[in-house]
Amino acid sequence: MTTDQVRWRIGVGSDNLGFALKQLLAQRMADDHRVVEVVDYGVPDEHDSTAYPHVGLRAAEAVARGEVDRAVLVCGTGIGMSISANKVPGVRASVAADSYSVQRSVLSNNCQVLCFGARVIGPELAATLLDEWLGHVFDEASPSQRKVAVISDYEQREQGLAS
Ligand SMILES: O=C[C@H](O)[C@H](O)COP(=O)(O)O
Repeated sequence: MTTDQVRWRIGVGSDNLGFALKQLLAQRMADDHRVVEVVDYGVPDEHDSTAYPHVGLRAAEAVARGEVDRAVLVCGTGIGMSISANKVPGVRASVAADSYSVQRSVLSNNCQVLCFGARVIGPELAATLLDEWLGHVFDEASPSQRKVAVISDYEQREQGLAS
């Protein structure tokens, strides 16, 4: 399957600071033929004070369970969402504000979660980076796979699933 043929199920989530950007990005994906489903993990409005870890963990768990393929998470800086999502075993999240980092988060690190800082990045740059991100697919046969596997193996050991 080429990257043109991939059809994504994407989770979105934010805290109150990231709400407006989350809504914009969700709308852009709803209009994107590469995205078959957008699942919103909150917050439902800009006045909802749910703290970012609750949303980030909920969305990352959905990725880990395979309910969605990837997730886009937004808070003030993207940092808190990234930290939270990375706590979920099997999930790799990155915060990014440039094209190269977005590309490498997938091609080097096989990240399934992209985080944006609504107080860091402009909405149209975030939308452009999102568009690029949807076109990147990790190559399981690439030399990067064995590096990512070190992280996965560590997680498995920590969970007592491997020796
Ligand atoms: O990483 C955290 C986010 O930027 C969040 O939106 C704001 O968190 P704070 O209220 O603790 O600064």
